[in-house]
Amino acid sequence: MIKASSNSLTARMETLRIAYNKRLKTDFKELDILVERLTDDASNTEYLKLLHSCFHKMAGSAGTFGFQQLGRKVREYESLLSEALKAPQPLHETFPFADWLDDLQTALKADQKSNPSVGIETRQSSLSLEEPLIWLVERDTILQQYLTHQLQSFGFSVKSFSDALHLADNPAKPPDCILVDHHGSQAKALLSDPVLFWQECFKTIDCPILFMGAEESFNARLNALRSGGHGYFVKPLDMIKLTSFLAQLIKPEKVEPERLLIVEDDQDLARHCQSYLEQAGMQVVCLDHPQALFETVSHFNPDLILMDLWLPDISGAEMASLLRQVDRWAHMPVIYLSAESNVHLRHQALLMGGDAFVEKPLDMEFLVRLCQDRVRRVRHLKQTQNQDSLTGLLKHASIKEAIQNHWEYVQRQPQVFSVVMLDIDHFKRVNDTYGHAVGDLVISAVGTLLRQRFRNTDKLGRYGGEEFTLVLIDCTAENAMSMVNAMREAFAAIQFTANGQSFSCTLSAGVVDNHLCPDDGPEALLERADNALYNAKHTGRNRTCLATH
Ligand SMILES: Nc1nc2c(ncn2[C@@H]2O[C@H](COP(=O)(O)OP(=O)(O)OP(=O)(O)O)[C@@H](O)[C@H]2O)c(=O)[nH]1
Repeated sequence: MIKASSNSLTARMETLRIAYNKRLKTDFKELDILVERLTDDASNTEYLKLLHSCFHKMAGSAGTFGFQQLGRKVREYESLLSEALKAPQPLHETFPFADWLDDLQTALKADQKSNPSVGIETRQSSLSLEEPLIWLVERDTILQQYLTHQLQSFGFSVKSFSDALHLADNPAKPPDCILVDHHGSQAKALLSDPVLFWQECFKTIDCPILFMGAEESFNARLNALRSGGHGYFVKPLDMIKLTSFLAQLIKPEKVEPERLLIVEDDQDLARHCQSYLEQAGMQVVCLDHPQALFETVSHFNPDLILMDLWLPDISGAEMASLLRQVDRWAHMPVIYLSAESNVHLRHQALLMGGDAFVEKPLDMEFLVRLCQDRVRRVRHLKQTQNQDSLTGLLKHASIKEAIQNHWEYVQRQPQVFSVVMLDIDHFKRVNDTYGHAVGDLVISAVGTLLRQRFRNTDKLGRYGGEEFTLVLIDCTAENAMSMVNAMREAFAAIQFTANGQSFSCTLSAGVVDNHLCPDDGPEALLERADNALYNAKHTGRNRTCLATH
């Protein structure tokens, strides 16, 4: 948890940058010596390995400290050298090492001139968040401190390790996630078989593991996966992407039961499937009148349809084809249940809009697993389509749909819910003063904070630009006001830094609940929350206003 003052943190970040700049000088001296030696003895493997290791270290850290051009160049040379060193024969190819060094120095000078430094940090806040704990394994101490600050700024608490071997001696609170450099240990075993090393290292650890590293190769990702990693992030780390990924990983979305529609005229078989699938936790509706297809799909909104291939008076393939003609069902997965052995008919059925066949008699365990897998994939696809890439929140159309859907739901199952409109104050000034990229960082920080502070069941969206909409389920306006106020204060406590200057931003919000205005439909509720936001703006900003009836 960060409890330092803003000034001391700013100073620490600056000290880290200066320290890194100094280290680059030493690294370049080392490179100079190596290149000189290689000029005399171009295929000396020891020197080449040392050069590779120097490049590797620089490629992993330069970009993080704002030396983007240097980072890109050194990564390019590192990967050439890495390929050459993998060859079983001694190196036949000779590289223009002296030219490489010149290029790196030119890139360094260009970076030093532009000196782009963008960061974000948090000053002391009286609010104590339930901060998820990240264990960070990074051998490079400067980088370790830098990443720690950045992660803390986004509301994570961090425990750092300089070698993965030290993880085992740690009896303290288990972490929510481990972020580890894939070269994060000096153990010899890591060099000989990295996958085995990491598998051993994490075999008693029960939390997600994210690897990071300078290599952007397929093999680096594959090794991370085989080592038990849930992801691989390339350095320099994109902190916005990383923190957003972490927030999602640690606080996964509540998994709603899979919704399956079975279209089958053999009622015994349909009921048998239904009870099997329901036992596996799915919601199942059976349909035996093909004419009710559209109505049932519209009402039940299934994730997937299991379709008998031969129904009275109509084929399953015709049903699939009819569905495909309606835009919103064009991509709904349809799996045929059939004992049809005629290959031509099976092909026809697939071409008419089915996705797969499951053979009758049905292997129920296989069917359950297939349905789970297909639904997971189709939901993931939907989620990425509905998600705003900068904040990870729902896009405009999806949050509007969420309000509509929830409003309809509470007409059937009465329950209170709140609608909130949020807007960053004087955001135009942020863009005008610090540039659009910094503006984007501020927007994405709102996204991360919202996702950290609200429940998984709440619907959180980016309404547009710097405006956000929340649908808080089972929450009165009074509760919504206090939650939004807490979030507003936490946001105001974030100290952003850009080009050596630091600044903070505030939010205004408008809140309404459906009990306050029982005759309002979803659009009207949204408009009321927006009017309340307008009030907040016009009575001084940095505040939350309740809608008036
Ligand atoms: N960086 C960035 N800026 C955006 C984005 N979308 C909208 N904006 C900018 O957000 C600013 C919104 O400005 P205004 O609507 O005038 O409001 P404001 O400056 O926040 O002032 P108040 O809302 O009255 O406090 C505009 O300058 C838009 O260009 C975005 O995705 N990224």
